[in-house]
Amino acid sequence: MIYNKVALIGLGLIASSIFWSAKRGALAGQVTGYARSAATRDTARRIGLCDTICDTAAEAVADADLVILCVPVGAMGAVAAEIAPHLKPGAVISDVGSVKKAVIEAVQPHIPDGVHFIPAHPLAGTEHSGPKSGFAELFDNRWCLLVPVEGSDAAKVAELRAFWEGLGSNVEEMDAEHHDLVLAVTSHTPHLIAYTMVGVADDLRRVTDSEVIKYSAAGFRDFTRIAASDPTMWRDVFMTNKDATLEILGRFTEELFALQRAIRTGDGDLLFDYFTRTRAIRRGIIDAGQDTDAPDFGRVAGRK
Ligand SMILES: NC(=O)c1ccc[n+]([C@@H]2O[C@H](COP(=O)([O-])OP(=O)(O)OC[C@H]3O[C@@H](n4cnc5c(N)ncnc54)[C@H](O)[C@@H]3O)[C@@H](O)[C@H]2O)c1
Ligand SMILES: O=C(O)C(=O)C[C@]1(C(=O)O)C=C[C@@H](O)C=C1
Repeated sequence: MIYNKVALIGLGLIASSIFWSAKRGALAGQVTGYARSAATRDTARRIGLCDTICDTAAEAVADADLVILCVPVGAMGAVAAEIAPHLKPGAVISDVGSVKKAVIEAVQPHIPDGVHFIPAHPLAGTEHSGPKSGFAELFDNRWCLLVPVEGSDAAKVAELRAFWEGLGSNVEEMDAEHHDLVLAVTSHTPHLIAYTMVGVADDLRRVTDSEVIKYSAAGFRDFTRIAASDPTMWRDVFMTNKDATLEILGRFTEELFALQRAIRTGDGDLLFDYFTRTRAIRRGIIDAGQDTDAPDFGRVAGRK
């Protein structure tokens, strides 16, 4: 056991997966949970999610050694303000938000003296959401990035690392700005591209009489899975990781125009070389023994 009491605020995919995985690894003596809506709390109680589901966030975090904020990025600040007066001295407060700089800016001002704020981000998820969508294996062999803030207590960071390792993750530390750039490349922009492609297909459906959906091939189906992800979560990601996603989208658009030009001018060699390079990247990821969507930190960092 790593923590006596863990409190999960926001009971969706990530919180429910943390609970089932923490149970599996016997990482916490007790896990409490709180969700804003009574319907979610009722569902959680019915399916046995958490040892205790509380009707207020204050009750859930009372005496907790670790509090994890599992709400959409845009809600982190308000939730932190609500629970701050009820945190016990020495407790760790963490989060699982997909963006780090904005979450730190929103949460840190509310952290009382003597409480340790250690942001985190598990690089694992699905297109499903809500309390019934979680499962114990979600974090197995996936990265979890810890983003300690200035002056973070090393012993508390080590404890949180052990917790995520207990959940099955491989843990790395990273600073917030770099995190947001890396994730803009590996997760945020790809989601925006998937949303766009499915939107284009939906527009086309009207002129192709449903054939786009009926005959959708594997590539498009992969896009539709990603584009089925939670609208609130992804709206908040783009509203809060603006600079990095706009930077990567700019590069994406440049490359897209180059490929478009190659198609128009019949430059098959350019297309062949490009696709050969991208195939090697995919193979590199597989050979490294990581899951297919694990980011390549070095490449992004070194890119001019
Ligand atoms: N889904 C993924 O693939 C994934 C992966 C890694 C990290 N994350 C991050 O984890 C967090 C939770 O994502 P999820 O997939 O578990 O979402 P989810 O939609 O499954 O669950 C979110 C929970 O937060 C609650 N909530 C929403 N708005 C709230 C508010 N204003 N105040 C209080 N509670 C509120 C919802 O009722 C729900 O219980 C997000 O910050 C997201 O960026 C998601
Ligand atoms: O596999 C998926 O469905 C996901 O989108 C998971 C995914 C990702 O892009 O890899 C999405 C958002 C996160 O913050 C972390 C992981």
